[in-house]
Amino acid sequence: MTIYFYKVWQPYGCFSNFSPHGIHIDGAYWPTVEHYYQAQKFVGSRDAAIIPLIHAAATPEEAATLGRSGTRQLRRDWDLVKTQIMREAVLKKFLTHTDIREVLLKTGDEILVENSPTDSFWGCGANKSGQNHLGKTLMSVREEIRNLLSLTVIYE
Ligand SMILES: Nc1c(N[C@@H]2O[C@H](COP(=O)(O)O)[C@@H](O)[C@H]2O)[nH]c(=O)[nH]c1=O
Repeated sequence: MTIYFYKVWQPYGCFSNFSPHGIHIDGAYWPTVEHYYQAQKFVGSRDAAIIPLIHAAATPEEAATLGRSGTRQLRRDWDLVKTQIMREAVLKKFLTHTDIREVLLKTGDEILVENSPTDSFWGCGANKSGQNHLGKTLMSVREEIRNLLSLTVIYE
């Protein structure tokens, strides 16, 4: 059965990038994956001064609003690197937090879908036929963690 998730307070809310599970990555601590992801949009761009403001945002919603401001210049390679950046952050999140790692592993081989009504790149969009890259990222991270754990069992 397909598992749909979206808002933090809904079922499987820990799969949302807005969930309160911080990550240490690139030498800094980020309160949510969303903070990190939104900040990466501006690395090396003319508007890189926004990065510390996104880092300090009180909520992931605020970080997303800052990162989505249409007037700032995104890094030129953003569309090429964004899925890899997201994967690294989501992998770090589930390697760091054992409680939600168990939730992810317990989904077995179910299909995971970010049920966003507005985003047909990371989610499935309003008509459910979007690309669902966040769901695909979570399934790929689930597979990687399962493989890492099986190696640990063999070599322990
Ligand atoms: N979960 C969730 C959202 N979805 C998240 O938004 C991010 C995409 O942002 P952008 O690339 O700027 O369009 C990505 O992390 C996606 O999972 N958006 C929201 O406004 N609220 C939410 O609760």
